[in-house]
This record gives sequence, structure tokens and C-alpha cells, in this order.
Amino acid sequence: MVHQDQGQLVQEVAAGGLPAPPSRYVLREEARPKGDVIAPAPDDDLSFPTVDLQRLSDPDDVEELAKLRSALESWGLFAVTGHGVPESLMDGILDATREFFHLPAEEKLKHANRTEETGEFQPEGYGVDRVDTDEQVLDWCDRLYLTVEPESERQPRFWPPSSVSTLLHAYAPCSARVARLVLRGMARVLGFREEFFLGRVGENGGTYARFTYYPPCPRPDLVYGLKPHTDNSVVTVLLLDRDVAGLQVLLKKEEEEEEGKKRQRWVDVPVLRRGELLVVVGDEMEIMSNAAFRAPTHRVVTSGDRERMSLVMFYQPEPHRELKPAEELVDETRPAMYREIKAKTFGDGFWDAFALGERTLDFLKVKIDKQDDEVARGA
Ligand SMILES: O=C(O)CCC(=O)C(=O)O
Ligand SMILES: [Fe+2]
Repeated sequence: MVHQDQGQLVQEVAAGGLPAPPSRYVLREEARPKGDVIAPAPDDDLSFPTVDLQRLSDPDDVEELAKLRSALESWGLFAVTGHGVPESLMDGILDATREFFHLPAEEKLKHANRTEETGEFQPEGYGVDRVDTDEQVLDWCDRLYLTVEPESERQPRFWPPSSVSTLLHAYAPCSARVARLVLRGMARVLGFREEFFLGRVGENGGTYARFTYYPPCPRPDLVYGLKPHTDNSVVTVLLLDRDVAGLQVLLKKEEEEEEGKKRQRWVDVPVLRRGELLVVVGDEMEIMSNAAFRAPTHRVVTSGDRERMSLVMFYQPEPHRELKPAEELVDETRPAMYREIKAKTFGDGFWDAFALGERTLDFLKVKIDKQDDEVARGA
């Protein structure tokens, strides 16, 4: 059965000019984005990390490698400079994204993420994320989701006949290079040869683009633009809105015990400086690295009067690969923290987990319980 709200575009709800969002989008009191956000000061130890990829490519630049290490250990995400992506291309693609989302709904719906026969959700195409139940609190965003690589798997019917598609085609190799440079750097952080992670991802890994449009919301305090999640990727490369912030990350270091309860502390990711991209560590890397690198939980909050956009590129391993902690990172003192799982099974599980607001790692029970592990090792 297709849920009746699967076809409800948020942009159209927003255009209705209601004084408050409909209840489908309203978070339960305890989940609302409240005053739990801290904006980092420029020189405290929360300062937002930036890595220069050109410097990182120099094997003698230990300083830049140390910056990458520190970014991975603290935020799990960081801005990148020196990546070689032309600023004009970055600007062009964001402008084209805005133009696409401003097209009349019937134009966009020619690329709808619903099957023609039954109207059922499928990941690719334009629309809202998957709606399974009445209980699910929906995110305040619409999106266009496309398979980009392998190129042979692109599905032209989902690619709009607009500059969004032409520019995405031009941007894809630039963004892929960013992902590769970061993966090489991450291998070096652990003292491995550069191709360590790239070899495990494979040459025909999947790349998926997600263009997200967050309309202004009359009550940003009541909704999420995008609910808290970790990414279904090895790494993710993001091109963020030039003017409007909204992305927030949960800093593990900042979690405190308060009156016996874990208090969560969210930190704003600032609007990036011109020409910067953002890189986020994803779940597949957390598994492969045996948690040497952790995927940060992040979310998006909306603005009361401004629309916001992002283009996110997810890099995933070849689907037939077995995802598991690299043997080099497993020993007596640090046993495997995740079970082996096929990359495709993990990727498919993401959609089920995301609709439920759960982490794929938890939903698919990929994390090894300490107790189970001790039993398995005969401890
Ligand atoms: O829009 C953003 O800033 C982030 C989006 C995001 O986290 C995602 O698409 O996975
Ligand atoms: Fe994300």
C-alpha cells in the first residue's frame, strides 16, 4: 500500500502560507531543535576544521595530514579548500538547483520518485523521502536523487532536461576527485598506503547525487529540514547553500551526563567560505575503519523566511563487496566492532532505517555487541 502522503510535496505545503506546519511535520516535544545548539567560537577547540586538499596531496606535508586527523577525530566532517573544483561550476550548479526547484510541479513530476504503475516510492527521482506510516514525522524538504556512477547505470528519465543535469555531469568527476583525495589522506592518517580504502571501495563504486530543497518554514522550531542521521556512504561531498546555514552536527565529545541523562549538544556548521566544499565521513567508512573514523550524526534545521539548497554526493563501495573492518585494524586489543555485510544489503537497509529515523548500523544490527563478541571469542 502506498501511503497517501507519499505524493505531498513540501514546497506546495509551504506555498500554502499556513501559520504553522501541518501535524505530519511537527516533531514530538522532546525531539524539537531547541536551545541545545552551540556556535563555535573561532579559536576554541571547537573551531570548525578546514583541510587543504592540495597540501594534503603532498606526502611531506605532515602538518596538513595532522589537520585531517584532528578533523576526523573531532567533528567527523570538515571544509575542504584546494580541491580544484571551479567556483563558477559550484555557483552554476546551485543556481541551476534553485531554477529546477522553482519549476512548476508538473515539470518536476515528470521525474517523480514514484513508480508509474502504483505510485510507490523508489529512491531515484524527484519528490519527498519515503513515507511508510502515519506515525512517521516527515522532514521539511523535497529532493531530487540520482544515480551518477557507474555512468552506465544512470536512468535518463530521472534527469531533468535542464542545466542541473548538464552541470551535474560536469561536476561529477570533480567531486569524485575530492572523494579520492580524502580517501587517500584517510589511509595515510592510519599509516597505510594511499590506495588502502580506494581498493576496498573498488573502481565501480556507486555515486549518488541528492539535491535537497528546504522551503522556508513558518515555525522552524517545530520541524527538521532533515532528521538526524549518518550518511550511507564511505565519504560524502557536499556543496552547501552559499547564504543560508542549517546543517548541525552532534559532537560526541560534547555529550555530557547531566542528571543521569545524556545531554546532546548540537553544533552549527557555518555557511562555508566561498569556494569551499564540505566532506562528511559515512557509515561504510566507520565499518571499514573499525571505528577509527566515526560517521557523525547530523541534521538540518530550517529557516523561517529563506529557502535553502544543497547538493550532496554519496560515495559507496561496489555493491558486491563485503563490508567489514579491515583486518589490519583488528587485533586482540581492538576486536572487530562490526559484522560482515554485503555493501548492497547495507545500502538497501539504509532506506528502511532512514524512514524509521534509525541508524542503518543499528537497524541491521551490524554493530557487534561486546557481550556477543566475548562469547564468540570464547572469553
Ligand atoms: O543539506 C544539508 O546541509 C545536508 C544534507 C544531508 O545531510 C544529506 O543529504 O545527507
Ligand atoms: Fe547527511
